[in-house]
Amino acid sequence: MTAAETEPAPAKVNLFLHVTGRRADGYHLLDSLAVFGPAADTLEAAPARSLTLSVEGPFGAALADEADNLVLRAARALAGAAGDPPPGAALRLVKRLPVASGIGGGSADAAAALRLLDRLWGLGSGPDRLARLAATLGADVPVCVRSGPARMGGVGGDLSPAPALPECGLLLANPGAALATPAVFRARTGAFSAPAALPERWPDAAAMARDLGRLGNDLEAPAIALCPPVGEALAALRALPGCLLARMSGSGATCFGLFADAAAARRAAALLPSAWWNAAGGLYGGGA
Ligand SMILES: C[C@@](CO)(OP(=O)(O)O)[C@H](O)COP(=O)(O)OP(=O)(O)OC[C@H]1O[C@@H](n2ccc(N)nc2=O)[C@H](O)[C@@H]1O
Ligand SMILES: Nc1ncnc2c1ncn2[C@@H]1O[C@H](COP(=O)(O)OP(=O)(O)O)[C@@H](O)[C@H]1O
Repeated sequence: MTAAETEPAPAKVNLFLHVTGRRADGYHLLDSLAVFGPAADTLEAAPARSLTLSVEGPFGAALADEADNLVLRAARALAGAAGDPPPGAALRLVKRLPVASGIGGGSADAAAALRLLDRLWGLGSGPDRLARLAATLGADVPVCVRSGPARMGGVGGDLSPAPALPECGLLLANPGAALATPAVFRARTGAFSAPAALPERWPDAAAMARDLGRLGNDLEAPAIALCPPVGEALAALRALPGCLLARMSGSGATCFGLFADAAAARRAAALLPSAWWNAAGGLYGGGA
């Protein structure tokens, strides 16, 4: 039997997120800079006749009642286009990213399933076809298929190059609260933001933090209103030595601190309340 193949599903972090409009179908238009790291789920796949999924890991139990795991939705979407009878796989997800937490864990898992099964089944779909399939699974899935720094436009799936990123460190902190993305978008009020102007490159993390500091996450205020611990996580991150910028990612509740390098982020992580989930390190798939 062929050995199981493994694929990482790294966390997505929105370094800024502007809500620039709203479509007639209720989806919001976004301008965001997404990066990946410093924590990941892992997906494993071995050849099998049918599609099965087992979920383990520290946040596996949070998905026990999930009727339709995004991994299986992604696998079915890819298998449907792969021929008759559709190919199978025995999938195993190690869930390390908190669920419904603004770092796109489910989207990252779906994207990892597309990459992994495309390989396992020898489909050779190519990036454009995978991106089209990804967009049918969720607004965040296309950027997660790439799992590298990217500017997100449209409802999330219009991807363009990110500025060249300097060495930097990220510390993610989640105060233990799940936030449903639709509720946070619904709670947003006020005018829409303009798209951001970004340079072609940032020479260092301090320059990046200065520019990002002039931007924001338009979902932060509504998330704090729905879930006050988000405000506590931001205050705690801001107070850490070496923290250049603290902001919420996506629709929350996970917040991130930006640091000069991975070591500074790891040192700061030790000072956070031990009851919170945290992860520290460098960027995945990008940055000097
Ligand atoms: C907010 C973001 C920013 O990266 O991140 P997360 O908080 O999920 O990590 C994403 O846009 C989330 O993407 P994703 O979680 O894939 O969203 P979907 O499943 O497509 O949509 C869930 C719901 O969120 C709202 N939604 C999502 C995306 C968007 N551009 N406008 C929206 O209004 C809609 O209410 C939609 O029904
Ligand atoms: N593999 C998965 N991991 C996480 N959530 C999943 C998964 N499959 C389905 N879901 C559903 O998707 C919802 C959003 O999850 P997630 O992607 O973690 O949120 P966010 O994008 O806010 O970080 C969850 O509440 C859960 O019901």
